[in-house]
Amino acid sequence: MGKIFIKGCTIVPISGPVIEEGVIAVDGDRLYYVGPANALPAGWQADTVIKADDKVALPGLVNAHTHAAMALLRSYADDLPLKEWLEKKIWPREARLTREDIYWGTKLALLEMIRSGTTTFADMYFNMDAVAEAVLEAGLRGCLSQGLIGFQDEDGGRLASGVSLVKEWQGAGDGRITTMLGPHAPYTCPPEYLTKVADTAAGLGVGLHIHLAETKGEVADIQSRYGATPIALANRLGLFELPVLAAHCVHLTAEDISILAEKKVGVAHCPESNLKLASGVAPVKAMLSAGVNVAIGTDGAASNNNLDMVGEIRTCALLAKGISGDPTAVPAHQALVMATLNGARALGLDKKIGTLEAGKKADLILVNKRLPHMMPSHNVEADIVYAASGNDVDTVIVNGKILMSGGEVKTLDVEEIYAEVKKRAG
Ligand SMILES: N[C@@H](CCSC[C@H]1O[C@@H](n2cnc3c(=O)[nH]cnc32)[C@H](O)[C@@H]1O)C(=O)O
Ligand SMILES: [Zn+2]
Repeated sequence: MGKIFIKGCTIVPISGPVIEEGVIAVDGDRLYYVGPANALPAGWQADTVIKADDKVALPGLVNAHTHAAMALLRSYADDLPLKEWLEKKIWPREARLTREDIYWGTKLALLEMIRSGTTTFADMYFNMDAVAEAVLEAGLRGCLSQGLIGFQDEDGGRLASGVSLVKEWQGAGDGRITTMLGPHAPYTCPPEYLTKVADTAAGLGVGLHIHLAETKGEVADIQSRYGATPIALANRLGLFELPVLAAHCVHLTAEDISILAEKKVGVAHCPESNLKLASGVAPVKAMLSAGVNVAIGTDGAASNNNLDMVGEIRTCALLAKGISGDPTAVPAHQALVMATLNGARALGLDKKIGTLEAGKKADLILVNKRLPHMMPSHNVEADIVYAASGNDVDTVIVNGKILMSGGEVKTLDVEEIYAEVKKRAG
Protein backbone atom coordinates (compact mmCIF):
# COMPACT_ATOMS: atom_id res chain seq x y z
CA MET A 1 0.00 0.00 0.00
CA GLY A 2 1.59 3.28 1.05
CA LYS A 3 1.15 6.46 -0.91
CA ILE A 4 0.40 6.54 -4.63
CA PHE A 5 0.51 9.67 -6.75
CA ILE A 6 -1.24 9.58 -10.13
CA LYS A 7 -0.45 12.62 -12.23
CA GLY A 8 -1.59 14.30 -15.40
CA CYS A 9 -4.75 12.27 -16.01
CA THR A 10 -8.21 13.20 -17.15
CA ILE A 11 -10.45 12.50 -14.16
CA VAL A 12 -14.09 11.41 -14.39
CA PRO A 13 -15.01 11.70 -10.71
CA ILE A 14 -18.73 10.93 -11.31
CA SER A 15 -19.56 13.23 -8.37
CA GLY A 16 -18.70 16.32 -10.42
CA PRO A 17 -17.45 17.62 -13.77
CA VAL A 18 -14.52 16.08 -15.65
CA ILE A 19 -11.11 17.40 -14.54
CA GLU A 20 -8.41 17.76 -17.21
CA GLU A 21 -4.76 17.28 -16.23
CA GLY A 22 -5.69 16.37 -12.68
CA VAL A 23 -3.91 14.43 -9.99
CA ILE A 24 -5.01 11.75 -7.57
CA ALA A 25 -3.21 11.14 -4.30
CA VAL A 26 -3.85 7.84 -2.52
CA ASP A 27 -2.86 7.45 1.11
CA GLY A 28 -3.16 3.89 2.43
CA ASP A 29 -6.60 2.58 1.48
CA ARG A 30 -8.12 6.03 0.89
CA LEU A 31 -8.24 8.82 -1.64
CA TYR A 32 -6.39 11.72 -0.07
CA TYR A 33 -6.82 14.21 -2.89
CA VAL A 34 -8.59 14.29 -6.27
CA GLY A 35 -8.42 17.48 -8.30
CA PRO A 36 -6.37 19.92 -10.34
CA ALA A 37 -2.61 19.57 -10.08
CA ASN A 38 -1.92 22.96 -8.61
CA ALA A 39 -3.99 22.29 -5.49
CA LEU A 40 -2.12 19.35 -3.98
CA PRO A 41 -0.63 20.41 -0.64
CA ALA A 42 3.11 20.99 -0.88
CA GLY A 43 5.40 18.40 0.61
CA TRP A 44 3.16 15.40 -0.11
CA GLN A 45 5.54 12.56 -0.94
CA ALA A 46 4.52 9.34 -2.71
CA ASP A 47 6.04 5.86 -2.68
CA THR A 48 4.70 5.13 -6.15
CA VAL A 49 4.26 7.70 -8.91
CA ILE A 50 2.09 6.83 -11.92
CA LYS A 51 2.50 9.10 -14.93
CA ALA A 52 -0.97 9.05 -16.45
CA ASP A 53 -1.20 11.83 -19.03
CA ASP A 54 -2.52 9.33 -21.58
CA LYS A 55 -5.09 7.86 -19.17
CA VAL A 56 -8.61 8.53 -17.93
CA ALA A 57 -9.28 7.88 -14.24
CA LEU A 58 -12.70 6.65 -13.16
CA PRO A 59 -14.12 5.08 -10.02
CA GLY A 60 -13.79 1.28 -10.23
CA LEU A 61 -16.81 -0.25 -11.97
CA VAL A 62 -19.43 -2.06 -9.90
CA ASN A 63 -20.89 -5.21 -11.43
CA ALA A 64 -24.19 -5.36 -9.55
CA HIS A 65 -25.20 -8.92 -10.48
CA THR A 66 -23.02 -11.92 -11.18
CA HIS A 67 -22.67 -15.63 -10.67
CA ALA A 68 -18.89 -15.47 -10.97
CA ALA A 69 -18.16 -19.19 -10.95
CA MET A 70 -20.36 -19.59 -14.01
CA ALA A 71 -17.32 -18.39 -15.98
CA LEU A 72 -16.58 -22.11 -16.00
CA LEU A 73 -19.86 -22.62 -17.91
CA ARG A 74 -19.17 -19.91 -20.48
CA SER A 75 -20.66 -20.98 -23.82
CA TYR A 76 -21.78 -24.27 -22.27
CA ALA A 77 -25.46 -23.72 -23.16
CA ASP A 78 -26.63 -20.96 -25.45
CA ASP A 79 -29.54 -19.81 -27.55
CA LEU A 80 -32.26 -21.06 -25.22
CA PRO A 81 -35.02 -19.38 -23.17
CA LEU A 82 -34.36 -18.96 -19.43
CA LYS A 83 -36.57 -21.80 -18.16
CA GLU A 84 -35.15 -24.39 -20.53
CA TRP A 85 -31.61 -23.05 -20.13
CA LEU A 86 -31.81 -23.36 -16.34
CA GLU A 87 -33.80 -26.58 -16.01
CA LYS A 88 -32.36 -28.64 -18.88
CA LYS A 89 -28.78 -27.42 -19.04
CA ILE A 90 -27.48 -25.26 -16.21
CA TRP A 91 -28.94 -26.85 -13.09
CA PRO A 92 -27.94 -30.42 -14.08
CA ARG A 93 -24.39 -29.19 -14.81
CA GLU A 94 -24.24 -27.17 -11.59
CA ALA A 95 -25.24 -30.28 -9.64
CA ARG A 96 -21.87 -31.77 -10.66
CA LEU A 97 -19.76 -28.72 -9.73
CA THR A 98 -17.37 -29.28 -6.84
CA ARG A 99 -16.21 -26.64 -4.38
CA GLU A 100 -12.84 -26.59 -6.19
CA ASP A 101 -14.57 -26.07 -9.55
CA ILE A 102 -16.35 -23.06 -8.07
CA TYR A 103 -13.10 -21.71 -6.64
CA TRP A 104 -11.33 -21.90 -10.02
CA GLY A 105 -14.34 -20.72 -12.04
CA THR A 106 -14.52 -17.72 -9.72
CA LYS A 107 -10.80 -17.02 -10.10
CA LEU A 108 -11.26 -16.95 -13.87
CA ALA A 109 -14.15 -14.51 -13.43
CA LEU A 110 -12.16 -12.28 -11.09
CA LEU A 111 -9.27 -12.22 -13.54
CA GLU A 112 -11.66 -11.15 -16.28
CA MET A 113 -13.30 -8.56 -14.02
CA ILE A 114 -10.04 -6.94 -12.94
CA ARG A 115 -8.81 -7.03 -16.54
CA SER A 116 -11.86 -5.04 -17.66
CA GLY A 117 -12.06 -2.52 -14.81
CA THR A 118 -14.50 -4.03 -12.32
CA THR A 119 -13.44 -3.45 -8.74
CA THR A 120 -16.62 -4.53 -6.94
CA PHE A 121 -19.13 -7.25 -7.75
CA ALA A 122 -22.33 -8.61 -6.19
CA ASP A 123 -22.33 -12.39 -6.45
CA MET A 124 -24.99 -15.03 -5.84
CA TYR A 125 -23.90 -18.66 -6.01
CA PHE A 126 -23.13 -21.65 -3.80
CA ASN A 127 -19.98 -22.81 -1.97
CA MET A 128 -19.57 -19.11 -1.34
CA ASP A 129 -16.73 -19.64 1.12
CA ALA A 130 -14.67 -20.71 -1.92
CA VAL A 131 -15.73 -17.49 -3.66
CA ALA A 132 -14.72 -15.49 -0.57
CA GLU A 133 -11.27 -17.10 -0.58
CA ALA A 134 -10.81 -16.21 -4.24
CA VAL A 135 -11.88 -12.61 -3.53
CA LEU A 136 -9.36 -12.32 -0.69
CA GLU A 137 -6.56 -13.43 -3.01
CA ALA A 138 -7.62 -11.41 -6.06
CA GLY A 139 -7.91 -8.18 -4.05
CA LEU A 140 -11.16 -6.78 -5.33
CA ARG A 141 -14.38 -6.13 -3.42
CA GLY A 142 -17.23 -8.65 -3.30
CA CYS A 143 -20.75 -8.51 -1.91
CA LEU A 144 -21.44 -12.21 -1.55
CA SER A 145 -24.65 -14.16 -1.06
CA GLN A 146 -25.47 -17.85 -0.94
CA GLY A 147 -28.13 -18.52 -3.59
CA LEU A 148 -31.15 -20.15 -1.95
CA ILE A 149 -33.57 -22.25 -3.94
CA GLY A 150 -36.46 -22.85 -1.53
CA PHE A 151 -37.69 -26.09 -3.06
CA GLN A 152 -34.15 -27.56 -2.76
CA ASP A 153 -33.87 -26.53 0.88
CA GLU A 154 -36.37 -28.70 2.79
CA ASP A 155 -33.98 -29.25 5.71
CA GLY A 156 -32.83 -25.61 5.85
CA GLY A 157 -29.21 -26.62 5.20
CA ARG A 158 -28.73 -24.05 2.46
CA LEU A 159 -30.12 -21.21 4.52
CA ALA A 160 -27.78 -22.33 7.32
CA SER A 161 -24.79 -22.09 4.98
CA GLY A 162 -25.97 -18.63 3.88
CA VAL A 163 -26.04 -17.61 7.52
CA SER A 164 -22.53 -19.03 8.14
CA LEU A 165 -21.25 -17.06 5.16
CA VAL A 166 -22.55 -13.86 6.76
CA LYS A 167 -21.18 -14.71 10.19
CA GLU A 168 -17.77 -15.84 9.01
CA TRP A 169 -17.04 -13.46 6.17
CA GLN A 170 -18.83 -10.14 6.72
CA GLY A 171 -16.09 -7.47 6.79
CA ALA A 172 -13.22 -9.84 5.92
CA GLY A 173 -10.27 -8.66 3.83
CA ASP A 174 -10.16 -5.20 5.46
CA GLY A 175 -13.85 -4.75 4.72
CA ARG A 176 -13.58 -5.83 1.08
CA ILE A 177 -16.04 -8.65 1.63
CA THR A 178 -19.63 -7.89 2.56
CA THR A 179 -22.54 -10.30 2.55
CA MET A 180 -26.26 -10.68 1.88
CA LEU A 181 -28.68 -13.59 1.77
CA GLY A 182 -29.66 -14.69 -1.74
CA PRO A 183 -33.21 -16.04 -2.10
CA HIS A 184 -33.01 -16.99 -5.79
CA ALA A 185 -36.43 -15.84 -7.06
CA PRO A 186 -40.16 -15.98 -6.24
CA TYR A 187 -40.58 -18.91 -8.67
CA THR A 188 -38.00 -21.02 -6.83
CA CYS A 189 -38.78 -19.82 -3.28
CA PRO A 190 -42.32 -20.15 -1.91
CA PRO A 191 -43.70 -17.16 0.10
CA GLU A 192 -43.13 -18.81 3.50
CA TYR A 193 -39.53 -19.47 2.57
CA LEU A 194 -39.01 -15.88 1.36
CA THR A 195 -40.40 -14.56 4.65
CA LYS A 196 -38.16 -16.87 6.62
CA VAL A 197 -35.08 -15.73 4.67
CA ALA A 198 -36.06 -12.07 5.10
CA ASP A 199 -36.52 -12.52 8.87
CA THR A 200 -33.14 -14.23 9.06
CA ALA A 201 -31.48 -11.42 7.10
CA ALA A 202 -33.10 -8.81 9.36
CA GLY A 203 -31.72 -10.66 12.40
CA LEU A 204 -28.24 -10.65 10.88
CA GLY A 205 -28.45 -7.02 9.75
CA VAL A 206 -27.83 -7.81 6.08
CA GLY A 207 -29.80 -7.28 2.89
CA LEU A 208 -31.17 -9.59 0.19
CA HIS A 209 -29.99 -10.34 -3.34
CA ILE A 210 -32.80 -11.79 -5.50
CA HIS A 211 -33.90 -12.23 -9.13
CA LEU A 212 -37.22 -10.43 -9.76
CA ALA A 213 -39.52 -10.08 -12.78
CA GLU A 214 -37.03 -11.48 -15.26
CA THR A 215 -39.42 -13.03 -17.80
CA LYS A 216 -43.05 -12.69 -18.85
CA GLY A 217 -43.51 -16.33 -17.87
CA GLU A 218 -42.40 -15.59 -14.32
CA VAL A 219 -44.81 -12.67 -13.99
CA ALA A 220 -47.74 -14.78 -15.28
CA ASP A 221 -46.81 -17.69 -13.03
CA ILE A 222 -46.47 -15.57 -9.87
CA GLN A 223 -49.63 -13.64 -10.72
CA SER A 224 -51.65 -16.84 -11.08
CA ARG A 225 -50.17 -18.50 -7.98
CA TYR A 226 -50.28 -15.52 -5.60
CA GLY A 227 -52.43 -12.84 -7.27
CA ALA A 228 -49.61 -10.31 -7.39
CA THR A 229 -46.68 -9.32 -9.60
CA PRO A 230 -43.25 -10.52 -8.38
CA ILE A 231 -42.49 -6.97 -7.14
CA ALA A 232 -45.86 -6.58 -5.39
CA LEU A 233 -45.46 -10.04 -3.85
CA ALA A 234 -41.99 -9.24 -2.53
CA ASN A 235 -43.38 -6.00 -1.11
CA ARG A 236 -46.38 -7.75 0.46
CA LEU A 237 -44.05 -10.27 2.12
CA GLY A 238 -42.02 -7.44 3.65
CA LEU A 239 -38.81 -8.09 1.73
CA PHE A 240 -38.43 -4.43 0.82
CA GLU A 241 -38.28 -3.41 4.46
CA LEU A 242 -34.67 -4.63 4.11
CA PRO A 243 -32.03 -3.36 1.70
CA VAL A 244 -32.73 -5.36 -1.48
CA LEU A 245 -30.64 -5.83 -4.59
CA ALA A 246 -33.06 -7.03 -7.28
CA ALA A 247 -31.61 -8.41 -10.50
CA HIS A 248 -33.36 -7.89 -13.86
CA CYS A 249 -36.72 -6.16 -13.12
CA VAL A 250 -37.62 -6.46 -16.81
CA HIS A 251 -41.41 -6.82 -16.78
CA LEU A 252 -42.86 -4.11 -14.54
CA THR A 253 -46.18 -2.34 -14.08
CA ALA A 254 -46.34 1.36 -13.23
CA GLU A 255 -47.18 0.32 -9.68
CA ASP A 256 -44.13 -1.97 -9.54
CA ILE A 257 -41.94 0.98 -10.54
CA SER A 258 -43.42 3.16 -7.77
CA ILE A 259 -42.78 0.40 -5.23
CA LEU A 260 -39.15 0.03 -6.34
CA ALA A 261 -38.64 3.81 -6.02
CA GLU A 262 -40.45 4.20 -2.72
CA LYS A 263 -38.75 1.22 -1.07
CA LYS A 264 -35.31 2.24 -2.40
CA VAL A 265 -34.74 -1.16 -3.99
CA GLY A 266 -31.46 -1.37 -5.88
CA VAL A 267 -32.13 -2.73 -9.37
CA ALA A 268 -29.35 -4.61 -11.16
CA HIS A 269 -30.15 -4.10 -14.83
CA CYS A 270 -28.51 -6.89 -16.90
CA PRO A 271 -29.12 -5.85 -20.51
CA GLU A 272 -26.98 -8.42 -22.31
CA SER A 273 -28.25 -11.42 -20.36
CA ASN A 274 -31.82 -10.23 -20.91
CA LEU A 275 -31.16 -9.86 -24.64
CA LYS A 276 -29.43 -13.21 -25.00
CA LEU A 277 -32.14 -15.16 -23.16
CA ALA A 278 -34.73 -13.01 -24.98
CA SER A 279 -36.25 -12.23 -21.59
CA GLY A 280 -37.13 -8.72 -22.70
CA VAL A 281 -35.85 -5.19 -22.15
CA ALA A 282 -36.12 -3.49 -18.76
CA PRO A 283 -37.87 -0.08 -18.70
CA VAL A 284 -34.71 1.73 -17.62
CA LYS A 285 -35.78 5.20 -18.73
CA ALA A 286 -39.08 4.93 -16.82
CA MET A 287 -37.35 3.55 -13.72
CA LEU A 288 -34.75 6.32 -13.69
CA SER A 289 -37.32 9.06 -14.15
CA ALA A 290 -39.38 7.58 -11.29
CA GLY A 291 -36.27 7.82 -9.08
CA VAL A 292 -35.42 4.09 -8.95
CA ASN A 293 -31.76 3.36 -8.21
CA VAL A 294 -30.75 1.40 -11.34
CA ALA A 295 -27.29 -0.18 -11.41
CA ILE A 296 -25.72 -2.41 -14.09
CA GLY A 297 -24.73 -6.08 -13.94
CA THR A 298 -23.50 -8.66 -16.41
CA ASP A 299 -25.18 -11.71 -14.84
CA GLY A 300 -23.16 -14.94 -15.15
CA ALA A 301 -20.87 -15.68 -18.09
CA ALA A 302 -23.16 -18.51 -19.20
CA SER A 303 -25.83 -15.99 -20.22
CA ASN A 304 -23.75 -13.03 -21.36
CA ASN A 305 -21.06 -14.45 -22.24
CA ASN A 306 -18.46 -12.05 -20.84
CA LEU A 307 -18.06 -9.99 -17.69
CA ASP A 308 -16.90 -6.81 -19.44
CA MET A 309 -18.70 -3.96 -17.68
CA VAL A 310 -17.44 -1.39 -20.18
CA GLY A 311 -19.31 -3.26 -22.91
CA GLU A 312 -22.32 -3.67 -20.64
CA ILE A 313 -22.47 0.10 -20.05
CA ARG A 314 -22.53 0.62 -23.80
CA THR A 315 -25.28 -1.94 -24.30
CA CYS A 316 -27.28 -0.34 -21.50
CA ALA A 317 -27.05 3.14 -23.03
CA LEU A 318 -27.78 1.97 -26.59
CA LEU A 319 -30.65 -0.31 -25.62
CA ALA A 320 -32.38 2.36 -23.52
CA LYS A 321 -32.33 4.66 -26.56
CA GLY A 322 -33.37 2.01 -29.05
CA ILE A 323 -36.28 0.69 -27.04
CA SER A 324 -37.64 4.12 -26.02
CA GLY A 325 -37.11 5.78 -29.40
CA ASP A 326 -35.48 8.60 -27.44
CA PRO A 327 -31.79 9.27 -28.14
CA THR A 328 -31.58 11.39 -24.97
CA ALA A 329 -32.42 8.37 -22.79
CA VAL A 330 -29.47 7.28 -20.60
CA PRO A 331 -26.87 9.80 -21.76
CA ALA A 332 -23.18 8.93 -21.31
CA HIS A 333 -22.75 10.49 -17.87
CA GLN A 334 -25.90 8.77 -16.60
CA ALA A 335 -24.66 5.39 -17.87
CA LEU A 336 -21.39 5.86 -15.96
CA VAL A 337 -23.26 6.87 -12.81
CA MET A 338 -25.28 3.66 -13.09
CA ALA A 339 -22.12 1.54 -13.34
CA THR A 340 -20.39 3.22 -10.39
CA LEU A 341 -22.34 5.23 -7.82
CA ASN A 342 -25.71 3.52 -8.36
CA GLY A 343 -24.00 0.14 -8.08
CA ALA A 344 -22.28 1.23 -4.86
CA ARG A 345 -25.63 2.40 -3.49
CA ALA A 346 -27.37 -0.84 -4.47
CA LEU A 347 -24.72 -2.78 -2.53
CA GLY A 348 -24.91 -0.43 0.48
CA LEU A 349 -21.37 0.80 -0.17
CA ASP A 350 -21.90 4.36 -1.39
CA LYS A 351 -20.28 5.94 1.67
CA LYS A 352 -17.10 4.02 0.81
CA ILE A 353 -16.93 3.79 -2.98
CA GLY A 354 -18.65 4.79 -6.23
CA THR A 355 -17.06 8.22 -6.85
CA LEU A 356 -13.56 9.68 -6.84
CA GLU A 357 -13.72 11.98 -3.84
CA ALA A 358 -11.19 12.60 -1.06
CA GLY A 359 -12.00 10.44 1.95
CA LYS A 360 -13.50 7.56 -0.02
CA LYS A 361 -11.74 4.21 -0.42
CA ALA A 362 -9.14 4.21 -3.18
CA ASP A 363 -10.95 2.05 -5.77
CA LEU A 364 -10.15 3.41 -9.21
CA ILE A 365 -9.23 2.47 -12.75
CA LEU A 366 -7.08 4.09 -15.41
CA VAL A 367 -8.26 3.64 -18.99
CA ASN A 368 -5.87 4.10 -21.90
CA LYS A 369 -6.91 6.97 -24.14
CA ARG A 370 -3.90 6.84 -26.45
CA LEU A 371 -5.77 4.54 -28.82
CA PRO A 372 -7.30 5.22 -32.24
CA HIS A 373 -10.86 4.72 -31.05
CA MET A 374 -10.34 7.14 -28.14
CA MET A 375 -9.09 10.05 -30.31
CA PRO A 376 -9.38 13.03 -30.54
CA SER A 377 -11.27 13.15 -27.22
CA HIS A 378 -14.08 15.68 -27.62
CA ASN A 379 -15.97 14.20 -24.69
CA VAL A 380 -14.21 11.66 -22.53
CA GLU A 381 -17.37 10.29 -20.88
CA ALA A 382 -18.86 9.62 -24.32
CA ASP A 383 -15.57 8.00 -25.42
CA ILE A 384 -15.74 5.57 -22.48
CA VAL A 385 -19.42 4.72 -22.98
CA TYR A 386 -19.69 4.59 -26.78
CA ALA A 387 -16.16 3.77 -27.98
CA ALA A 388 -14.12 1.99 -25.31
CA SER A 389 -13.97 -1.67 -24.34
CA GLY A 390 -12.81 -3.43 -21.20
CA ASN A 391 -9.52 -4.23 -22.96
CA ASP A 392 -8.60 -0.56 -22.75
CA VAL A 393 -8.33 -0.66 -18.95
CA ASP A 394 -4.65 -0.31 -18.01
CA THR A 395 -4.52 0.02 -14.22
CA VAL A 396 -6.80 -1.14 -11.40
CA ILE A 397 -6.47 -0.05 -7.78
CA VAL A 398 -8.68 -1.39 -4.98
CA ASN A 399 -8.46 -0.28 -1.35
CA GLY A 400 -5.20 1.50 -2.21
CA LYS A 401 -3.56 -1.61 -3.65
CA ILE A 402 -2.50 -1.89 -7.29
CA LEU A 403 -4.14 -5.08 -8.65
CA MET A 404 -3.22 -4.45 -12.28
CA SER A 405 -0.83 -2.16 -14.09
CA GLY A 406 -0.01 -2.03 -17.78
CA GLY A 407 -2.80 -4.56 -18.36
CA GLU A 408 -1.05 -7.13 -16.19
CA VAL A 409 -2.95 -8.55 -13.22
CA LYS A 410 -0.55 -8.86 -10.30
CA THR A 411 -2.61 -10.79 -7.78
CA LEU A 412 -3.57 -13.82 -9.87
CA ASP A 413 -1.57 -16.47 -11.74
CA VAL A 414 -3.06 -16.37 -15.23
CA GLU A 415 -1.49 -19.59 -16.56
CA GLU A 416 -2.51 -21.56 -13.48
CA ILE A 417 -6.11 -20.33 -13.81
CA TYR A 418 -6.26 -21.23 -17.52
CA ALA A 419 -4.90 -24.72 -16.85
CA GLU A 420 -7.34 -25.36 -14.00
CA VAL A 421 -10.43 -24.16 -15.85
CA LYS A 422 -9.58 -26.15 -18.96
CA LYS A 423 -9.22 -29.24 -16.81
CA ARG A 424 -12.54 -28.59 -15.07
CA ALA A 425 -14.58 -27.48 -18.09
CA GLY A 426 -16.24 -30.87 -18.79
N1 LIG B 1 -28.63 -24.33 -6.72
C1 LIG B 1 -27.88 -23.63 -5.72
C2 LIG B 1 -28.34 -22.24 -5.38
C3 LIG B 1 -28.54 -21.28 -6.52
S1 LIG B 1 -27.25 -20.13 -6.86
C4 LIG B 1 -27.89 -19.07 -8.10
C5 LIG B 1 -28.50 -19.73 -9.29
O1 LIG B 1 -28.94 -18.74 -10.21
C6 LIG B 1 -28.82 -19.29 -11.51
N2 LIG B 1 -28.89 -18.24 -12.52
C7 LIG B 1 -27.91 -17.72 -13.30
N3 LIG B 1 -28.39 -16.75 -14.09
C8 LIG B 1 -29.71 -16.64 -13.80
C9 LIG B 1 -30.75 -15.82 -14.30
O2 LIG B 1 -30.59 -14.95 -15.15
N4 LIG B 1 -31.99 -16.03 -13.77
C10 LIG B 1 -32.23 -16.96 -12.83
N5 LIG B 1 -31.27 -17.76 -12.35
C11 LIG B 1 -30.02 -17.59 -12.82
C12 LIG B 1 -27.50 -20.01 -11.45
O3 LIG B 1 -27.34 -20.91 -12.49
C13 LIG B 1 -27.57 -20.65 -10.06
O4 LIG B 1 -28.15 -21.92 -10.14
C14 LIG B 1 -27.68 -24.51 -4.48
O5 LIG B 1 -27.35 -25.65 -4.67
O6 LIG B 1 -27.81 -24.07 -3.37
ZN1 LIG C 1 -28.63 -14.01 -12.22
